[in-house]
Amino acid sequence: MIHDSRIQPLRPGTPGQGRFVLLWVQASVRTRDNHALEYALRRANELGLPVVAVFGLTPDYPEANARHFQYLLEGLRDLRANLVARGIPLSIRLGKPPEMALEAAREGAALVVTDVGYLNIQRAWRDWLKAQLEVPFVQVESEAVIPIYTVSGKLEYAARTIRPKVQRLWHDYLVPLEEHELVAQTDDWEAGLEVGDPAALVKTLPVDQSVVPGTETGGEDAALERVEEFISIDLARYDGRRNDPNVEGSSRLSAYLHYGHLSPLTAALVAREHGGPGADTFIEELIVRRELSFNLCTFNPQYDQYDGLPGWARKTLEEHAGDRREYLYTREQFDGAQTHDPYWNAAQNQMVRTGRMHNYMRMYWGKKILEWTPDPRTAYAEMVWLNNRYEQDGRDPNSYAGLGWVLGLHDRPWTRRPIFGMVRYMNAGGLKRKFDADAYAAQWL
Ligand SMILES: Cc1cc2nc3c(=O)[nH]c(=O)nc-3n(C[C@H](O)[C@H](O)[C@H](O)COP(=O)(O)OP(=O)(O)OC[C@H]3O[C@@H](n4cnc5c(N)ncnc54)[C@H](O)[C@@H]3O)c2cc1C
Repeated sequence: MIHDSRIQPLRPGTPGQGRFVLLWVQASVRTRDNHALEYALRRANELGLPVVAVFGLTPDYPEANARHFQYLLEGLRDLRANLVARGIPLSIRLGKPPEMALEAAREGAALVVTDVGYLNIQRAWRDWLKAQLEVPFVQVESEAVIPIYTVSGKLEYAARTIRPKVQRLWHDYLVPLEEHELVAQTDDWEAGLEVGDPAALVKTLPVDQSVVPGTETGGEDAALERVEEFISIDLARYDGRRNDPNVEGSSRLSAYLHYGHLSPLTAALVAREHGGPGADTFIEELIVRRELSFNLCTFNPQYDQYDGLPGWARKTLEEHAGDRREYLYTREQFDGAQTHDPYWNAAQNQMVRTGRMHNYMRMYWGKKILEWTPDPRTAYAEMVWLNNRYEQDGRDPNSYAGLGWVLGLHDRPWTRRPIFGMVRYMNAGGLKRKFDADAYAAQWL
């Protein structure tokens, strides 16, 4: 079942005389638990039309490099195979996504259906296409477990303010999505880019090649395998082990979620069915934390800027901008993991080499950047640059919520200290109390 609250006509109207229903894929690059796909199938069956899909691949996507493109292409390879298995051809076209969607729609769409991403650029793409199209255009929410406006109509201050709103609703939305079988099919659809060998293809694209692909493989198939592995092996130990960077006890699903290779609904349903220790904590992270990040990107247009941080945090940080810093590092020194701190360098190396820094180390890593840059505005810029360049899950709503948290977002004032003002402080002693920080540093020398 698709809740009505997931469905939003951007350009209302009755479908025209087209040859197909067009699914414009942007955020949900998968076939399992994809509400936009199932909605397109339902409408196509009502109209007696086939569904065709289009994806616009833009080499100049902000901050994206070879690491990100290879993962994206691995997702498109799986998407094409999994869509074809359901009778839907996918056209992958090099160009600006909304322009590619418009071009595809003009080839005979009766109706255009799309999914929902929360970044400003994704919203701008949908707005642009809405203004150009002459046929009905519908967006269907599938990245949030509960549609963002259903949870809250305003900017939320913290996990504690959004949690009760989410928990009140999640049982209504944690429901399996029924798959529709397509009645009419077509193969009259230009395939576009061949993506069978993502590693080879990425080398030919005009993209920043200076960051090599990470160690994890992208795509819906790998995502579903990882869900199964996590739920059957790690979930029961999640509570005790997820904060220990030496054992990697967290789900490692964030990049699959970021690229839309995995629906949070799939992961939450499997975890709930499995139950036991860990399930509640995992579902809390997966739903409450992500919904909070999406809420930020929906209601704060400056979510990716220093000026978008809460006023109290900027005020207290700026009051302490002139405080003496014992260490100051340049971007090049951060980038090369050349600080005096072995724990920080280890975290940076882990991120650069693999594409994933452990959650617990992300907090420490960010707090130290604040301490070792001349002022909080510079700290914010350096964090965003490094995070989005190397993290496989970077450039996500969670990135901006996480990086903002380092500087007070979604947190409360604490005791005043130099440099941090009333923003929460963290030091290496805290790491050592939680886990064997020296073993971690040795691992990522
Ligand atoms: C400085 C900093 C930078 C961060 N940058 C990113 C980023 O670029 N991309 C990113 O996805 N997350 C980011 N986070 C949030 C968090 O660190 C990661 O989501 C988490 O480490 C992903 O690992 P996992 O999938 O194993 O998480 P798990 O612990 O297994 O959690 C399951 C899922 O819940 C969600 N989740 C967990 N923790 C958070 C959180 N604090 N905020 C929002 N959602 C959460 C994620 O979708 C995650 O995949 C950042 C946090 C900090 C403090």
